[in-house]
Parts: sequence; structure tokens; C-alpha cells
Amino acid sequence: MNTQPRTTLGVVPGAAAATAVPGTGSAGGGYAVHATDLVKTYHPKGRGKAVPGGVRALDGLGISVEPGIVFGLLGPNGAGKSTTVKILTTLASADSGSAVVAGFDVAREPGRVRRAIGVVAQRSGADPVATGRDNLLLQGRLYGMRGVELTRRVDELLTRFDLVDAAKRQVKTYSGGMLRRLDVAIGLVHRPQVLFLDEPTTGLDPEARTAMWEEVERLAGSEGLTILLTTHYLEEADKLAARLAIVDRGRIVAEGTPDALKGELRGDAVVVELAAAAQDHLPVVGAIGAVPGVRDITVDGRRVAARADDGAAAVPAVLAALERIGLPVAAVTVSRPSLDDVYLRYAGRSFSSAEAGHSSVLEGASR
Ligand SMILES: Nc1ncnc2c1ncn2[C@@H]1O[C@H](COP(=O)(O)OP(=O)(O)OP(=O)(O)O)[C@@H](O)[C@H]1O
Repeated sequence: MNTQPRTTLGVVPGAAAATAVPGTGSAGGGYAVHATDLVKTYHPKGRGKAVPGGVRALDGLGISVEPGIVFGLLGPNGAGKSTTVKILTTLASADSGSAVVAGFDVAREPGRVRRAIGVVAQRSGADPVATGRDNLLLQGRLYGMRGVELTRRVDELLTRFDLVDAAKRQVKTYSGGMLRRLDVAIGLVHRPQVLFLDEPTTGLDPEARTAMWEEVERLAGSEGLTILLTTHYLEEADKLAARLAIVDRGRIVAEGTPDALKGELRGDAVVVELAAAAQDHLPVVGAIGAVPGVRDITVDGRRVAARADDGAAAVPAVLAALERIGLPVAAVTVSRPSLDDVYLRYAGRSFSSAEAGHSSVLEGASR
């Protein structure tokens, strides 16, 4: 579901500052983004009035993002990522809790927050019938930029995002990857301190996705910019985020560096595919559980998964144990813990089942 606003924030009242001045706001404890106990419920409307019930999109969510890093907000569809971004970018208000962005309180100083941030929403906000260049110029003017300063900045961004040749073409002729690059350039015109990227690679082909990843890495490395990125791609969070928070049902269930989160899961994943489904799970669990250093065994049809201190060393003994109870093996894989494993541990369900659960809820709601 995409309930996103347009990419640009529109006219910023009193936005004379072309460049945000770092550190002008003093709240937030030195964090680029500091949110505490955010709660937000969407109420169904009956005849234009809110009626009881509703969806609790945020249920006490809190995050602290240090300046100058890429921070990932990772969660399945419906976890509450977009709602968090909307509140942090002043496009929605929380029922309770507080948030400070670039030193400014989102509820009390929304204009200042808007001047200090750039937003790239899930859906492009670029004007399709205007050229790429005109979109950038318009955005700069909305932020009070004029003259040589603006044209220099626009030229710099067109070069940097590899859009010089397409600059004078209408945006509706752009490929998906070009459009996303333009969206990010639009978000950066006024040199924000904090850039929000809401699912920046959703819908892109693999090549354009890789190009966007490289761009995000370059941005984070070169400009001292803080980037808050939401994603439901585990691989994307793992690759880009210096730190990440896992969101589930409107709360943060784990937070840390991707390596630290994965490191908390001791051992490798060993997955055995049996030649035929096991009739009885108990002998399988007993046989494999007797192998030293192997634990957390689950049997699901032909698939037997376990965790092992040293996966490669455990495999021969696991295969021998299965052979002893008469279960031939078709294939075996050993892998390091992934963020999917992290999600399973902290959210208590697999990422894919959380995504599937959300879509079935939505299907039910639309009936
Ligand atoms: N305007 C709205 N009215 C009613 N319910 C909403 C609205 N916006 C979001 N929700 C619900 O709030 C919950 C959180 O949605 P949100 O869009 O923040 O999640 P998300 O993690 O960003 O997911 P997605 O990637 O699908 O956008 C979901 O259950 C969603 O259906």
C-alpha cells in the first residue's frame, strides 16, 4: 500500500535560507533524529467522524540517529515505517510522544524542521511534464534559492546524478532509475542536513537498484549528511545502513549495527533438504540434537534447519545421524546468520510471513 505524500514538501513558509545551518537547533541530545514513544492510530471514519477502533500504526516507537550516518528502518509492509517518516518530516502528527529532527521539535518548530531536511517519498513527486532541470530549479526556488547560486547547484546535481544529457527532457520520458535519481537530487537541492529516503529502491530493476545503492553510499561518505532510509529489503539494510532498527507492529524490536545484530545469533544456519518428508519429527530432532554444538532444530516437511557453532564442521555428523535413522539427504547448505534470522529472533516470525500477513489483512479490509 502506498499512502505517501508527494516527494517535495511544497512551499516552506519563510524559507529564505538556501543552506541549512548545521546545529542551529539545540534539542535532541546531539542526535540528528531523536524520537521517543511515538504513538499513532489511524481511525476509520464513519460519516466524516472518527469512530472507535482503528489501526495502531505506531505503538511507542523510539529511535536515536547519530549525525552523518545512514540509519536503516527495516520492517515488513505495514510495520509503521512510512508513518514514522511522515511524523519526522512534519507531514503527520503523532497522537503522543515526541520527535526532534536536526535539533528542532517536529510539533513545535515544523518550518525549521522542513528547512533542515530533504524527503524522497516512495512515489515520485517530480512534475512529469516539466524537464528534469526545471524540476530542480523549482525546488530550489521553493527554498528561497536564486540566481547563480541556484543554477550552479542544479548543474552540480545534474552532473552528480548522471542526468546532464536528460536535463532538458520531460521527466515522463525518464526510466525508473533516472526518475529515482532525479527524486534524490530534488531532495538535496537546498543542502539538507538530514535526508529521508522512503523505500528508495522499491520497483527498480536490479541494475538501477545497485546504482542507487552506490549513490547512497557516496552521499553518506562525501557530504556528512545523515540519511534515514526505510526499507523492507533485508539485503538493502545490511548493505547500506551503519546502524539499523527493526520495526515490527509499530515498535522497534532490535537496534544496532547489522554485524552486531547478526553476531548476537551465535553460529551458522545448517539447512538439510531430505530426499522425502520425515513422517515423525521427534527422531530427527533427537538424532541431530545429539551432534555436539548443534541446537534450535526445526523440521518442516523435507526441510530440517538447525543452528551450529561451526556449521561446516557439524555437517558430516548431521548427515551421518540422519543416515542412521534411515533418512537420505538430497542437499545441505551452511550459511552465516542473515538479517532474516535476526528478524525471526526478535519479531518471533519470519520476514516473509510478516509481509504475507499484512497483505492478507489488507485484502480482508478491502472486502
Ligand atoms: N491513512 C491510513 N489510514 C488507515 N490506516 C493506515 C493509513 N496509513 C497507514 N495505515 C496502516 O498503518 C499501519 C502502518 O502503515 P505504514 O504505511 O506506516 O507501514 P510501512 O511499514 O511503511 O509499510 P509500507 O511499506 O507498506 O508502506 C498499516 O497497518 C497500514 O495499513
